[in-house]
Amino acid sequence: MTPSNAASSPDPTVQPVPASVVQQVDAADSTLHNPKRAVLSLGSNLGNRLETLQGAVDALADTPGLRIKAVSPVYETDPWGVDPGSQPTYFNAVVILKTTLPPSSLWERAQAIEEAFERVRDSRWGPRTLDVDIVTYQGAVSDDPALTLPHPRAHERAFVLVPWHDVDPDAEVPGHGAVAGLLPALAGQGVRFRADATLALPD
Ligand SMILES: Nc1ncnc2c1ncn2[C@@H]1O[C@H](COP(=O)(O)OP(=O)(O)OP(=O)(O)O)[C@@H](O)[C@H]1O
Ligand SMILES: Nc1nc2c(c(=O)[nH]1)N=C(CO)CN2
Repeated sequence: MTPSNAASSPDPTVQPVPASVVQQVDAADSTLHNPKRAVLSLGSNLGNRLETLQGAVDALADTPGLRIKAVSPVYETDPWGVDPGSQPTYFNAVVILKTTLPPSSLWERAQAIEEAFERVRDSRWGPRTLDVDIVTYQGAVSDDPALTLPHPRAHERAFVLVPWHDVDPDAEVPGHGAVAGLLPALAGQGVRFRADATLALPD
């Protein structure tokens, strides 16, 4: 409650807040109330693939400034971009989230989660315990090689688009159009629904 004599005898312990600080606080506050929607792709083809994907979902759910809105079904998928049969099949899924993290921080968090699962980088598209890619971040388009948005190959990958379409049938890949429209061209890629492998969204 404001004392009635506040104007005549201001509280001497209250210091004026510089305008620049007020601006920064207002900006941070509006970000907090304006979370961005991002889509992540999870993949694993070494070790216990389902446990690893669940671990990644749990780690994401534990991230401050991030809320998971949907977790897709799990698909068993043929390795994309390498010789058929040259590495184990993947488990893939997609997570839709809302976050107040900027893209760079979301990417750092994704890297940290990969590292927690002892991801090794041997060769391009080589087998891995865990891969976490940022597929889209709120319609952002960027050609920064460190974080290209949308992910530069997402629109060619059934292992991304099939689970994504399950949890968001109206999804679009910025610059490439509706996921539903991209899917027919990718029909032969070897993506099999695994009814026995489901990911839980932590409370
Ligand atoms: N949208 C993105 N999501 C994740 N990493 C990205 C993205 N755009 C660019 N990168 C960069 O790609 C580099 C290689 O990433 P990574 O090792 O996960 O590739 P990959 O999974 O083998 O292949 P791909 O990029 O085709 O999925 C990373 O160091 C990262 O900086
Ligand atoms: N099926 C499948 N193939 C891939 C995958 C993946 O997650 N699933 N990830 C790759 C590099 O990101 C390369 N190839």
